[in-house]
Amino acid sequence: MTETTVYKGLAGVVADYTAVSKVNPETNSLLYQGYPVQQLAAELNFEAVALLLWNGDLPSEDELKEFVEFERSHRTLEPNVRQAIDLLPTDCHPMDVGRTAVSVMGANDPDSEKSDRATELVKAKKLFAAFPAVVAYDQRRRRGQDVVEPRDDLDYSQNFLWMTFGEEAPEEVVDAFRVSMVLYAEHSFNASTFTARVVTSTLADLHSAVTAAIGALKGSLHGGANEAVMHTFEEIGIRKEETREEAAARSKAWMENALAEKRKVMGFGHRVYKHGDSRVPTMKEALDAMVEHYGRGELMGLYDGLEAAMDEAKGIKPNLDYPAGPTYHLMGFDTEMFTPLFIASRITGWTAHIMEQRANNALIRPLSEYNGPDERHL
Ligand SMILES: CC(=O)SCCNC(=O)CCNC(=O)[C@H](O)C(C)(C)COP(=O)(O)OP(=O)(O)OC[C@H]1O[C@@H](n2cnc3c(N)ncnc32)[C@H](O)[C@@H]1OP(=O)(O)O
Ligand SMILES: O=C([O-])CC(=O)C(=O)O
Repeated sequence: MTETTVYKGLAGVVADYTAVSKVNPETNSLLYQGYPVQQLAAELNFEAVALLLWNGDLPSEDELKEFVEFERSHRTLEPNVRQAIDLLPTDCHPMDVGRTAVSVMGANDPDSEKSDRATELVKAKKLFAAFPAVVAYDQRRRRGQDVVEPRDDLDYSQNFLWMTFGEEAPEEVVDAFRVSMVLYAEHSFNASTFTARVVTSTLADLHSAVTAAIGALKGSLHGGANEAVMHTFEEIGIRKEETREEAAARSKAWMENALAEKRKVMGFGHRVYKHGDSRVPTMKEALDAMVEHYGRGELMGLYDGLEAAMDEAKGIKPNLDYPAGPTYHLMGFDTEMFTPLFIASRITGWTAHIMEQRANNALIRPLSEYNGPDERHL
């Protein structure tokens, strides 16, 4: 009998072609439609990056202007989306809120069952425009604060922070937020994107695919890691009065202990990158800017200590969630809101993949190797 090869976790399996992005662990690079993500993060606003991911090319000035107008006029939540959120407990996980909101938006969409590219692009743009309001609304209701309506004189990132915190964010903060959105937008066949493609492959609608992708993103081995990073910092203890060196010594000791106990420490490691995540240096720069802005050097002590101890013990490097977690913390988001921020960004990549899958579809249905009991009878 020939032995079947089982690719546990589909590790190393190439499941399809994609033109949306290229993750290259050899050169430690990430290209969105051919463009290095670092260049995009340095030069472009998130609105332009979204158009690049969807359309395959950078937008012209007119295309960008038209989309910016569309985005600014679709930022408000439909009444029954707000009502659905209001029905959910304030102590449920915010990812449950995001998942429910997208599901209601799908049910509201009169074109829900239409899947031609032009209609799906409009659905993607509407989700992109409205999802920040879900995060902002949920963050504020958890704090017992009134809703802050969007402002159409602000760009995507400025308005996101405005709706969440009710004040205009300083330029440095807006910029760090924009960079995080660009970096989180797309990463080939990660678990949530693959989930979206599996759902699309059955010919189900775009909102079903995005709702399922949100479910896949929630777990701490994937998007949930940015929240988990902050829980690690909280477990070690954030002490504002500490020096960076003192904090680093404490977190190093914590990591040595965690690894001795064979704990998995979220924010480290990656299925594809084995020598460091291509996005980390750019996100770390944004984090450094926030640390300087808020004068919170001791937080970087915790950061440095964990990173050094993990590297020394296992040679495992941080992934994007590691610098993103403390960045969102410094901006003032509650820890549980971090992964919904990832949704807001990844809606772009997911929907680009949904349209790509739709354009050249084959039902995704792998095989399994049976290892249950031999045939038996009642
Ligand atoms: C944006 C993103 O979604 S990036 C990913 C975010 N996820 C996390 O940060 C979760 C923590 N990291 C992990 O669990 C893993 O590194 C994964 C799931 C991301 C990728 O892992 P895989 O390719 O499946 O490798 P796997 O989990 O088998 O790890 C290989 C080895 O490295 C170890 N390892 C990997 N990551 C970690 C970690 N974060 N902490 C401790 N050990 C780790 C494993 O224990 C394993 O060791 P062993 O061979 O001695 O058993
Ligand atoms: O690619 C992955 O497996 C996870 C990841 O980094 C992402 O989705 O951004």
